[in-house]
Amino acid sequence: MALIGKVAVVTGAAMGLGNAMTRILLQNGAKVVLLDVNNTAGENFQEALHKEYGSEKTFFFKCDVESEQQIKAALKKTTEAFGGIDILCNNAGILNEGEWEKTVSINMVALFRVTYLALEYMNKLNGGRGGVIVNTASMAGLIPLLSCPVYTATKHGVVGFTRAMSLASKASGYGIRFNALCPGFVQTDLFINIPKRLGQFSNLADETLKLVDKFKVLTVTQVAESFLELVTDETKDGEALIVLPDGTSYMEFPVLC
Ligand SMILES: NC(=O)C1=CN([C@@H]2O[C@H](COP(=O)(O)OP(=O)(O)OC[C@H]3O[C@@H](n4cnc5c(N)ncnc54)[C@H](O)[C@@H]3O)[C@@H](O)[C@H]2O)C=CC1
Ligand SMILES: CCCCC/C=C\C=C\C(=O)C/C=C\C/C=C\CCCC(=O)O
Repeated sequence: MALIGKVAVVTGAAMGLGNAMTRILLQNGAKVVLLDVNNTAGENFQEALHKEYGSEKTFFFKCDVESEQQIKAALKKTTEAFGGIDILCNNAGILNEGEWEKTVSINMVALFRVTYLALEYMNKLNGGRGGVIVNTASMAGLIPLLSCPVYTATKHGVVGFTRAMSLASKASGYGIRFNALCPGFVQTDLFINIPKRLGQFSNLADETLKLVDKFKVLTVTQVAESFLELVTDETKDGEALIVLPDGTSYMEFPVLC
């Protein structure tokens, strides 16, 4: 799928992985709508992008993905400004085992809601153009991360939702591919600030650090390059792409029926 002229929406776009996804989409010719709850970081990033790519290619909306009203308003304005939505990147996420209900709310409930609201514009059955939805899961969506049970559960939920939506889309004719991105540890604020967010599992910080030593840490640019494959390769649908510093691979799931 060529990205020239395509319209992408990225949640959690101001920082970290979302920032790198936004950049790689722009570099490949897409227009990008940035959604983020952090107004200062979002406005600063938009200003930088306007200087680099011109003011026609991006705009930023302050949007908390937990707010149905704010998502609806952002998607409506996106469609009014750019004429439709071709690519949705559900990337906003947190890791906070102390505030575990909020972790479930942002990583899973909000991701489901943003997807359903975006389908109203993207689904070919609703007059949309079809396209692709990439959900940022994690290696923790495939293998348990011992110090983060709730985070692990949310990311397993994202992988399951993505795969089921892919099947629903194919069976119903939405014209939308669904893929999950599953990176290991990535050098972002989320990763750096973890030790104080393990809550009752803070005794397992050292065990977690051993995993970090074993798996090593990715840059956001490495992950964005793999993300681009899920967006552009039309053969990828219902996939979970594992991204680690020594390479990428597609998860092989059991086939029972
Ligand atoms: N950093 C890592 O090691 C890994 C991160 N991930 C996932 O990647 C995604 C992005 O994480 P990072 O870039 O690492 O984190 P980050 O903390 O650097 O960036 C997350 C962005 O999401 C925004 N955000 C948070 N809550 C939001 C909300 N309610 N509404 C809208 N925006 C919100 C933040 O303001 C921030 O700009 C998350 O889903 C995370 O679980 C997956 C695997 C590894
Ligand atoms: C063997 C299972 C590994 C599965 C998980 C691998 C990576 C997952 C990364 C994330 O999704 C979230 C990022 C960080 C995880 C949490 C802890 C890192 C601890 C860092 C520290 O204590 O300094």
